[in-house]
Amino acid sequence: MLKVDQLNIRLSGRPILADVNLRLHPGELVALLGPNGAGKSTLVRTLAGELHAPANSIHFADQPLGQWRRSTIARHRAVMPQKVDLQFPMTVEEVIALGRPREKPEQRGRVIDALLERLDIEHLKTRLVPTLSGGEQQRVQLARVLAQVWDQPDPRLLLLDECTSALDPAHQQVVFGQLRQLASAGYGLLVAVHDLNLAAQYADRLVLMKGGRIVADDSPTSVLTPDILKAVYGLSARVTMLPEGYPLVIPTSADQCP
Ligand SMILES: Nc1ncnc2c1ncn2[C@@H]1O[C@H](COP(=O)(O)OP(=O)(O)OP(=O)(O)O)[C@@H](O)[C@H]1O
Repeated sequence: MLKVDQLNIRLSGRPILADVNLRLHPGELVALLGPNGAGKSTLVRTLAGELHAPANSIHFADQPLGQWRRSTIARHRAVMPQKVDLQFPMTVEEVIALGRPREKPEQRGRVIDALLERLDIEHLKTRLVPTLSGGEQQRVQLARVLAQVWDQPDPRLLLLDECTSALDPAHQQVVFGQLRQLASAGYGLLVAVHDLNLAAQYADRLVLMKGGRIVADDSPTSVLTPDILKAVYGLSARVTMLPEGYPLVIPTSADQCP
């Protein structure tokens, strides 16, 4: 569904992404990991079409990304940026409706209600978004992003940049459980996240970045090893295999200068 070949991006004259190669298949949930400044958001923004990529370095559904019409790709690819700061006095349902601007109100209402329930924000439906807590707002923004591709034809790609960073542990589980269900329904998901254990629990594959490069791309068990964590994050950690079948990372200390 998504193919990235030898992607290089420079910003303000600095190389930010170097030789990035990536594949994402329908039905896969891939977590994008790496220390602050590794290049995760830059990669997400490039795949979102926000930053210009060299021709033919990115293909979506076998077509060069630059050749997709904006209005067409909007039904197949939705993006949640790292920072969304909505200050307009709009209600939760109005914000989610932004994801489906050209739909009959009745059908749109059904989609909104389904997403309100799945993200546990039904009780917030008529509240003004700027008055919500950080974690409540994050779930509303995720609902808006999901609304864009909900009930649309395949392929469907979600690019989510730290969509659970403000959530309490229970809501992190709720959201990742929903993302897992979307993967089972055939969506491809690339999710930038800092929480190694959430990634280990829910992702099929972990793509680990450092210094603008992909340094590991494999199963959670293969990527989350003490040696790799030390080399990439400067993090000392114990890693235990859980009976559930995925690793648990227990950080013990960090180098001052990784
Ligand atoms: N417009 C820009 N001009 C110059 N450098 C930039 C620009 N945008 C980002 N960078 C740099 O590119 C590097 C990668 O940034 P990016 O936001 O992609 O990292 P990240 O992995 O998402 O980090 P974090 O985990 O902190 O969100 C950083 O060193 C950042 O300072």
